[in-house]
Amino acid sequence: MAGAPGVSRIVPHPARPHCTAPPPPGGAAASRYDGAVTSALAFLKGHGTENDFVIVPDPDNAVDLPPHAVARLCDRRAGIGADGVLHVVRSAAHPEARHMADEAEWFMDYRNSDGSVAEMCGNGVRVFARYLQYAGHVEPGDLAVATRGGVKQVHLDKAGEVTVSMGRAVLPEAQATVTVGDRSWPARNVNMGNPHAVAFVDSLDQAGDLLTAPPFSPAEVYPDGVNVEFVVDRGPRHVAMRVHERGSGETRSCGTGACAVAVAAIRRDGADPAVTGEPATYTVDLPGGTLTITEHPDGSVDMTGPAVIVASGEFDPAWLTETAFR
Ligand SMILES: N[C@@H](CCC[C@H](N)C(=O)O)C(=O)O
Repeated sequence: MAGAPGVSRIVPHPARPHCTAPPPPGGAAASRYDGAVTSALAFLKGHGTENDFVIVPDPDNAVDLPPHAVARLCDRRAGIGADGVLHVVRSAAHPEARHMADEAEWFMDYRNSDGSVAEMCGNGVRVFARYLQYAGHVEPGDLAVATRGGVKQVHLDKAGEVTVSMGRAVLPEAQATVTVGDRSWPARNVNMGNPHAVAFVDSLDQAGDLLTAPPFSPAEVYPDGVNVEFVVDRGPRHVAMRVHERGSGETRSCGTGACAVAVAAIRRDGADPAVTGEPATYTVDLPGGTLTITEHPDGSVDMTGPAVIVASGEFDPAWLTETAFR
């Protein structure tokens, strides 16, 4: 953040009956989504199949989020704790999203927990859409969300499931080998807007502790790093996976990863919808829940799963200026 002054320009979330955060100095009436100004910076916490996020509502793009501040917010001991940050900005107010403003009012400025920027976050888009509904910006139904990976169409259903049209998977020719300990596997290269290496293994235990990124070679295949998925079969069109995410480590779910895994499994199983003319739907189990992935004959991929807002509150201004943004 550009020092403490940025904090005073944040539009906070509304005072909700279950929100225990103290009212901002301007009084409760100032703490509303409708654009009132407060000296406190609001946040929410949400997750999609336990891929969790700190949500920072910032419609006017008044908050600068340097990598070390993101890392501090995501720190599970010294911060709020999360796999990443969803910075919620109006597309028209963000230089990377202005060109999408006619199609999508809101831009998901996603950051990994180490502060790095990623093109796309599948679980993040679902949680982002759920937040927009929670904040009263949208009703259940269809909406568009701008991301670094382009505009994504999202459907919020009333039961809590969210479907995202993730676009087409790209399957580059270049492949890599992923290694854990003394075992190596060929990994399918699938790009869902962000890069994935999908390895089919015999047991998810073979992924090891995933405390560090599994090495892959040749390194040139993924010059910007990669998310690595380990996959086993659970039944017909049903797989389970673990993931080591670029910039976040092992997470309990990865939406783009689940899409990459489903597409790799569809190709492996000879069920490519472009060839069969039939959509292919796969169930993907992750440590944090289950996602349903459908690839259509035109190559587009849909992902459906839950998205939950867990809490809302306000950062302590002193912590923000003295610790998070120091
Ligand atoms: N958890 C996300 C993916 C987040 C980005 C990824 N770590 C990257 O750097 O590409 C998802 O649900 O897709």
